[in-house]
This record gives sequence, structure tokens and C-alpha cells, in this order.
Amino acid sequence: MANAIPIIDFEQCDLDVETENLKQEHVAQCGKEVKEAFSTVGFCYLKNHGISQEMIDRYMRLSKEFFQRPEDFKEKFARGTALKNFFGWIAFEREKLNPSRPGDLKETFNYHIAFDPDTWPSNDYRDSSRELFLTCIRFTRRVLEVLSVGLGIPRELMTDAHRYLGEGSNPSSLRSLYYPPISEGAVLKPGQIRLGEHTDYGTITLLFQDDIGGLEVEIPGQGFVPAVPIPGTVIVNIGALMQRWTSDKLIATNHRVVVPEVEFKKRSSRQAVAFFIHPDDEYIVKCLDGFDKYEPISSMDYLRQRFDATY
Ligand SMILES: O=C(O)CCC(=O)C(=O)O
Ligand SMILES: [Fe+2]
Repeated sequence: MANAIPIIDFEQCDLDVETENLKQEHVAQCGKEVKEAFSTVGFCYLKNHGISQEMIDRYMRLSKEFFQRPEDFKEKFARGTALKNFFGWIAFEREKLNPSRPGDLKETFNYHIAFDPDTWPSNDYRDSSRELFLTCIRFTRRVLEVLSVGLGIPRELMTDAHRYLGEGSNPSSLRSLYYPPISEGAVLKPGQIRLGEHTDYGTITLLFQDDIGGLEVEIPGQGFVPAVPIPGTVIVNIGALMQRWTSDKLIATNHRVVVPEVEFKKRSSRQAVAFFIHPDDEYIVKCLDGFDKYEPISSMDYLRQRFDATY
């Protein structure tokens, strides 16, 4: 089926348009389209977003250089397991996003600009991580503003809840994902896939993927459908806390990454970059419609609950 996941043209609201120059009618139009996508599918592609493709490509290239280093080098950058541990490497098969499956066939590298260490795998990787993180923050603000208008709530409500993006009191962070090639003789464990089924925890996620494919999204009534790579787009999806905030009006859809059937894709590595967005730690997420279908909860407590259930 063609385009089960909507592709929305964001040009009139892209990053090159300064906030003060945004036209109300354009924000309203983009807002309407993203709200529709997020309430039916929970995912959309945004094209003409204004984030430099070169910046994304450079970050992916430098990430890949790291992932291809020997284990003992990567081990020096291993991430701790505490809740507020935002920096570093997580090894192959270490995480299972769906706990009923074997370990995911992936490695990741995580980053938060407020917890920037002295030692990096390379200075270029550091600079590129910083640059992309800051750009993702700007784009996040734009998406939240447009979405607020789409939802018919005050335009600043959601950006105010994410006021401290990039500071220590907001846990939004960047993750580089690397899915190594699956070699011909490799024996996978039963049920093992590149990334198990899950919903994201936070409010929204920005996702950039390379051209290999394998991401699938579980659309209500349609089962898992491929989110095929579309060059020049960013995928935006709803997380569980946004679903709660909107009393289930916007939906956090299950998604996963499967092993491609096409031989050469299986033998290729795959890369993706996710920017996971959460409100500020102390922000109280209370159902926007005022009916308290779910109890108010702070962003931090919600994250802690989900974290404890996973680790
Ligand atoms: O690799 C991908 O395309 C998806 C990554 C993802 O869903 C996640 O890290 O939460
Ligand atoms: Fe995800």
C-alpha cells in the first residue's frame, strides 16, 4: 500500500523561516496535517524541513567510524546504566526493546549536550554531535508550536513545557543507532530482529534513517507497515507521554526494525538517528482536555516508571 504514513510538506514552516516571520495560515495548515497524522497513524514524514542533509550525513559517517572501531576502544565509552546517564556506547544485543525477544541486533551511542564529557572518540564526532543536537532542539520547538496550533491549544503551551531543552533539567537526548551487517553464516536466535517492538517514552521523536529500510510501524487496523526511507525527510512520531497528555487523541504507535529479506540489504549495515524529546523534568503532564483520564505526573516520574520497567 502506498504511503500509509502521511508525507507532509513543511516548507512554509521549515527551519529557515524565523519564528517571527511564520504566517499564521501556514502554521494552521501544517498544524492541521500533523494533528491528523498523529491521531490516526502516530507517525508522519516531514519533507522540506530545513535541517541540513550534510549535517545528518556527517553525523552518520562519524558515528559509523566509531561503531567500526574494535570493541576494546568502544568499551572506553560504554554508557553507565543509571537513569540520568546520557553519554556513551551500548553494545550489540545489550538492549531488548521488546523484552519477549532476544537482544536487539544493534549498537547505539547516546548523547546529551548538557552532559558533554572531556573525552570523546574524536573531536569531529563531538562537534558534529553538538551541532546536530542544537539543530534538533530548534526543529523540535518548531514542531511543538505547529502541533499546538493543530490541537487548538495555546501556541506556546508545549514549547513552555520543553523550555529547558539542551539543559540538565530536560532529558531529551540524541541516539545514533547502528545495525551491523548480518553475515552469511550468522545464526540468529529465534525471534531476533534488529529492534524489538516498542513505543517511544517521551512526547515526540525525530528520526532520520539511511536508505536500507526495515523500520515498520503498527498502524491501527493495518498491522505492521514498512516506513520506507524517503530521502530528504525526517520522520516524526508520538511517544507514550504525549498520548497520555492528549488523553489518547494522539497515538504512540508500536514500531520495530526487522531484518531485511533482500540479500544485499541484510549484508549491509543500517543506520538511524533518533532525537527523543521529553518535557522538562519537573513539568507536570496533566491531560490537556482537563478531564484527568490519567493522573497528572511529572515528566521525570513518568520517565523513571518506564525506565524501571525496561532495565
Ligand atoms: O532505527 C530506527 O529506524 C528506529 C529507532 C527507534 O525506533 C528507536 O530507537 O526508538
Ligand atoms: Fe522508537
